[in-house]
Amino acid sequence: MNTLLEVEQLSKSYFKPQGLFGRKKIQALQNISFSLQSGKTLAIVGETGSGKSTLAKLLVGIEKPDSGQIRLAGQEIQISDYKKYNHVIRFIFQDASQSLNPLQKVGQMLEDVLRFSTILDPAQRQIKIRQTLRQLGLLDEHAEYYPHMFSGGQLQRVALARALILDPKLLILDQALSALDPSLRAQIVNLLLHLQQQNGLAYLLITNNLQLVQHLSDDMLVLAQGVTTDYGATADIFRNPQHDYTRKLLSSLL
Ligand SMILES: Nc1ncnc2c1ncn2[C@@H]1O[C@H](COP(=O)(O)OP(=O)(O)OP(=O)(O)O)[C@@H](O)[C@H]1O
Repeated sequence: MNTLLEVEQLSKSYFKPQGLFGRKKIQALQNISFSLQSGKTLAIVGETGSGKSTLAKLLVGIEKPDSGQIRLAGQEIQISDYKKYNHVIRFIFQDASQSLNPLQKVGQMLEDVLRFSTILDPAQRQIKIRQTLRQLGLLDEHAEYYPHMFSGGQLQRVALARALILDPKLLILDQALSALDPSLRAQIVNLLLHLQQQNGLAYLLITNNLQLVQHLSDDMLVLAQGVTTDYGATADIFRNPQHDYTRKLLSSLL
């Protein structure tokens, strides 16, 4: 099994204005370490403000860590060079419909991703767009649709298409399934599992939906105020959480 992602001692703080001239340091993440193998799923769980989204932002290069290392397939990531590794790590945030340009047809949106990040010619790009739409259970003609013409579940598939069209190795799902109703969520979960089996995709699943965590993840990492309280096999942590915080979190979310 290949180690795809290794995160070592990652820390990030923010400063919030306080009073007239003061500022307060917020340690959003402190010395976080974990690894993720190809074809596996790691869930990141923690109550609101625990640092989950900060971690996702560091991994995709939206924010820079204060210290620590992120290695992809053994190579340290240079955060400044996002384009170089956006083939490998892609992400989907909470509300798919918000992240799509309402004035752009889906085909054009996918075309832009390919033009920006690949050397495919226009004909090859069209083939890749059709292939990706079909892989996600969408139709060729959906390339001509605007976002408002899709249902919620289809929109999530479109967001997945945009994330997967570059054939990444790792997909970060930041609360990406929480806006869906349970039956749509089940459909997307099955699709994610299918894609993982087919392509060996790894997922970093940021969620507080413990059913999803149990169903999808091999390992889990629990965050409390930026610090890891538990990290290991999901089944082991559910059975025997090491920290009180994890125990309380699990019982409050179940
Ligand atoms: N840009 C920022 N400036 C200042 N503080 C920030 C910023 N982004 C996050 N924080 C703070 O860092 C801490 C971690 O925030 P983060 O959004 O990572 O938590 P979270 O676990 O994702 O929360 P939620 O589940 O509510 O999305 C919080 O205290 C938050 O207020």
